[in-house]
This record gives sequence, C-alpha cells and structure tokens, in this order.
Amino acid sequence: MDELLSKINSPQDLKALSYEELYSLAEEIRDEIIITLSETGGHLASSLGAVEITLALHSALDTPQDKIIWDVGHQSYAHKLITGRQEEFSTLRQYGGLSGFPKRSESEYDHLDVGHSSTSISAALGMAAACDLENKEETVLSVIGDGALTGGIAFEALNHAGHLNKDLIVLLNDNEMSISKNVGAVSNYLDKLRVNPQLHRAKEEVENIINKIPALGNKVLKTAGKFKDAIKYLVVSGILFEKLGFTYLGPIDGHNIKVLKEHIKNAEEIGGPVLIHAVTQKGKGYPPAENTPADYHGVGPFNVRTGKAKRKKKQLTYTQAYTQSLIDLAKADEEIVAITAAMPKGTGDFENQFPDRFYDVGIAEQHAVTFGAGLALEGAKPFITIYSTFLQRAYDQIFHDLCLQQAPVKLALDRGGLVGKDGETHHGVFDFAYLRHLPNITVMAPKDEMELQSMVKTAAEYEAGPIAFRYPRGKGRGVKLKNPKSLEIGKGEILREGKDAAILAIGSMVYPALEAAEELTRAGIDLTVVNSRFVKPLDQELILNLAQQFDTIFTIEEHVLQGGFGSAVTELLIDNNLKLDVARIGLPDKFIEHGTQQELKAKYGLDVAGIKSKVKSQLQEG
Ligand SMILES: Cc1ncc(C[n+]2csc(CCOP(=O)(O)OP(=O)(O)O)c2C)c(N)n1
Ligand SMILES: CC(=O)[C@@H](O)[C@H](O)COP(=O)(O)O
Ligand SMILES: [Mg+2]
Repeated sequence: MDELLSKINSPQDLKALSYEELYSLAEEIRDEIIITLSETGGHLASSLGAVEITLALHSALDTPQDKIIWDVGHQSYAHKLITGRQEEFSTLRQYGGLSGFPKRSESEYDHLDVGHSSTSISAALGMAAACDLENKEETVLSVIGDGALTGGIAFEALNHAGHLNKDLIVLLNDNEMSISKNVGAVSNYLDKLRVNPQLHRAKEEVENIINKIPALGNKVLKTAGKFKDAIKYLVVSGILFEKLGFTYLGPIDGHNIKVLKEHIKNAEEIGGPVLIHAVTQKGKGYPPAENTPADYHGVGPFNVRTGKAKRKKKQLTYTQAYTQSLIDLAKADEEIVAITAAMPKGTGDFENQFPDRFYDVGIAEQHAVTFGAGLALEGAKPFITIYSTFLQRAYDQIFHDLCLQQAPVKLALDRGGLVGKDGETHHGVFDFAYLRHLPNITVMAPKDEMELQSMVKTAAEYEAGPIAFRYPRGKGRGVKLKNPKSLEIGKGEILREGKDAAILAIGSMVYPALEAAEELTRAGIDLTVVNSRFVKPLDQELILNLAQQFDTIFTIEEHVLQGGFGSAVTELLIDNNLKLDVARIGLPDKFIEHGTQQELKAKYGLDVAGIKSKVKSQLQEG
C-alpha cells in the first residue's frame, strides 16, 4: 500500500515531510514505477536513478512557478507521480494514456515537450532570459544526464549561458551511462571529477587558506594565485565548467535528498549560471537494473521477480537483420566501418567483432554524419546507423557534407515509420521528405528483412554518392533469409498484376497493400501492386507505363503525405503532363500520438482494412 505516495497530490505536499518520510516516499515511488512498468514497459533505469533528484527539486523549489526542464524526459516518471498524475500512471505510454515524456498539454509542471536529447539547457536559458525581461523572480533549472551532455547543442547552450550570465541552474545527473556506457572526453573528465572526494576536500581547504593570503602582499599573492591554479588542476576541480562561466558545485551524492536540497538552495543564492554535479546510480533500487542498466534503459513488460522480459523475442527484428548483413559484408570488406550516435545496441555485434572499425560518437548525430563524410572521402565505407527521428538533427550535414560532396556514405535509418509508444517525438515519419529533395542522394525502403539485407549489400557496393535506406522498428515479416542480392538502382518490381488500378507501395506498406489487393478481389476489384523500393530515384519507366494503363494510381507509405513518396510520384506525373486520379495513402499533416504500432496504423488507415476501404471509396467515387 502506498501510504505516503497516495497522499501526494502536488509537490506542495512534500514540504511537510521529514527527510525520513521523503526516503520512504522514494521507495514507494520506486515500487510504483517498477510494478507499473512491468506491465506497460518504459524507461525504467533512468527513472529509478532520478527519484531522489525529483523529490529534492520539488521540495526545494516552488514548482510550477519555478521551472524544471527535463532533458530527454525519459527520467521523469517520479515527477509525473508527484505532480497529480498518479491515477493515470498505469496508462503510461498506452494509446490515449499518459505520455512517456513530459508534455505541456499534460500538466502545468511540464514546461517543454521533450524526447530528443540535449535541449534542456538551451530551453532553460531562454526561459531564464524571459524571466529577466519580465522582472520575474523564478528559478529555472535544467536536469541533464551525462549522456545528454555529449550532444553539441548542450555545449552551445553552456557556452551561451556563461556569456549571458543569467540565473540558471543546471543539475547534471551523472550516472556514467548513456543508453550504453557513456563515451567521450567529457565523460572521461566527469570520471575524474567523481573520484576521491577527499581530494575535493583538500582542494577546498587549500583554497580557503590561499584566499586569506592577499593580506601578505603582492608577491605572495601572485605566487599564491599560481599555486591556487596549479592546485585546481592537480585535484581536478570543476574547472571546465568554471572556465565556461558556471559556478561548479559538487560532485555530490545524487541520492542524498538533504545534500541535494542544500545545493539547490545554495545555487539559487549564488546566482548566475551554476552547475550542480550529482552522481547517481542508473537503475537504483532494482537489482537487475543496477547490475546491467543498459538492458533496463527501455523495457517491455517484464517479470518483476526475475527481471526477465515477459514476451520472448523469437522473430528476427529488422535491426538484427541489418546488423547481421553488415557484419557479413564487413568480414569480406575491411573498408566497411560502422558509426552510431550513442545507440550501439543496434550495431552491438559489430562493435564486438570489429572494435577498431566501430565508432560511438555520443549523442552527436550532426558530428556522426560529417565524421562519416570525412571517412568516406578518404576511402572508407562508413555505415552510419541512426534512428530516423534523430537523423533530423543532421539535415544540414546531409546536405552540405554528404550530398554536396557526393560522399559515398551509407545512411541506415532505423525506426523508420511509426515507432509506437514513444509517440510524437520518436516516429520516423519525415525521412523520405527530408532526404528526397536533396540532390545526389539515393533513398530506399525495403518490403521485408530479406530485402533490407539486399539494400545493405547494394549500399556497400554503391560509390556514386550518399545512399540511405529506412526500415521499421520491431519484428521483420519472418521471411526466409537467402543470399542478399545487389539491387538495380531506381528499379521497383511488380508483385501482382490487375486490371482496375495500380497501387505503388513503399517499404513496410508493400505486404499490407498486397494483402488488401488479394482481399479486394472478393469485392470485384483487381489491383496491380508494385514494390517501389526506391523513393529516389523513382522507377520512372515503370510508373509512367502504369499511368498509361490505368485511370487511378494509389500510393501508400508509412510517412507523412507532405513531401513523401506519394508526392514524388505525383510530381513525376504532373511533370509528364499525365492527368489521372492519384490517391495518396499515408499519414496526415499532424504529429502522431503514442500507442502501439498496430493501433496507430489502424487509426490512420495504414492497415489492410484501411487500404481496402480507401481503394473502394476512391474507385466507387471515381
Ligand atoms: C537526439 C537524440 N539522440 C538519441 C536519443 C536516444 N537516447 C535517449 S536517452 C539516451 C541516453 C541519455 O543518457 P543520459 O542523458 O545520461 O540519461 P540516463 O539515461 O543515463 O539517465 C539516448 C542516447 C535521443 N533521445 N535523442
Ligand atoms: C528515450 C529514447 O530516446 C530512447 O530510449 C528510445 O525510447 C529508444 O527507443 P527504442 O525502444 O525504439 O530503441
Ligand atoms: Mg546518464
């Protein structure tokens, strides 16, 4: 029974609690998170690690007037539980239920919709600047993880914050983990900051003594100044942040609510930009997650006692099919290298097999792309594997460093299409549009995992410029994997011939289109079905032939209609003065909510039933 938690209707209720009670509450919150996520799935380890931080923040600050900006937002479940969302917590990430991330429409305590990493310092700084303009006395605080701190935008924000010198608190939640082990020079630097608190005490004592020395005169002052600097470097203080204009406080124990509260209060009093370095344990309080936090970053339903997933994954996923073929190709071709932006699990086996040909650049999609361009321009064959939604970050790099240079980089866009429960921020439904209008790029989407492997092979062999392929989240179609073959660039295939109309499908929509066509024969409708394979270049010959043959052409894609595959086909037809009915099936011009992939496909007419009904109504109207 949640004795304390059920009485917390808002953060105001925390103010009356003793530290002992706050710790009991922390345990109740952990239990609630673990039990709920064992049914719903979600971001377990990050949220468990941030419970005390959440309680300290909401009891030290006057939220929602004081603003907490969560970075990524995957650690915000405790925040949801104490800000009036307990009753709906069991609906977390379910269709129609609570979002897995902070969302302004959900609560007045959520000040920024998040999901993509490293935005919190910039947004918090903007809010702090706005407070200043309006003479408001509000505290604005960003909570950012050590992983999110590897993102370029976070550094841009630190740089600007040090310059603006507004009152801004950054709470660095350092658990030494991104999704996997954190990487990079800053991460190594944080390691050094974390070690041996005695050194920090020694540093403070020495500095206190030195600060009293000026009374002794100029010469001593000068020497002392140098000595002070030397000591600072020697004991590895928060010098990096100090040089950027921040007051550095820490490192402190991020599970000690009293210490956290004191530091938050101190930071408010100090003013200007202050960084509190809190050290936490990812997965805290749930042994399986503490032991292997990377396995519990994002989980599906699991058995609380054993920590094991409830659903066994028997069928190969698209990600696995991709990795498998990349490894096979890399065995024979040592120019192949793999790049990930902090998601090495997707290419994990590659890392194990070819550690020298694998680069985890951190949450740095822009850098990943230009780094890949550099590699390619010097003869390597880089496969950059990034979720479709996160590659949006690197649009300019794709334009400037890949397409303009015709750099033969291979872009593997995982999670293309509807991803499901992560919702708005994570659906990969804009990639055809943000890629296809750029000169020199080739864009493909496979109908199944076998064709994905053929696309990997095609990409490895292709040297004329950048080539991209996007594939869905989750299980493949269970087709038999044979030897991948090289695909002819810009060629689709006719899978079924009919006499009433043609349906041009791309990627994940090919099989549903085929199934719909088979079922529609019962209604007397006979469709030609095309697996288009290429969004760019289109198979012009095939499409123009079909346009001569039929009065109606359907296009279908798991992508927004604006600027997508259907738009490309329509442009081709218009450019060739062909006037026929084109009915585009795809996602509407809005952000798609969270829910399972099946629920969302059904809602937006991207399942067999939806295709059938669209085809029937179109042909009947026409
Ligand atoms: C732009 C972008 N790239 C990648 C991700 C995927 N991602 C989500 S959380 C995360 C790791 C974040 O690590 P950290 O900030 O340290 O938080 P922790 O999970 O350790 O609490 C990554 C890589 C993302 N959300 N946004
Ligand atoms: C918060 C975040 O961005 C990631 O953890 C993401 O939720 C992972 O998604 P997958 O579960 O599709 O790998
Ligand atoms: Mg971390």
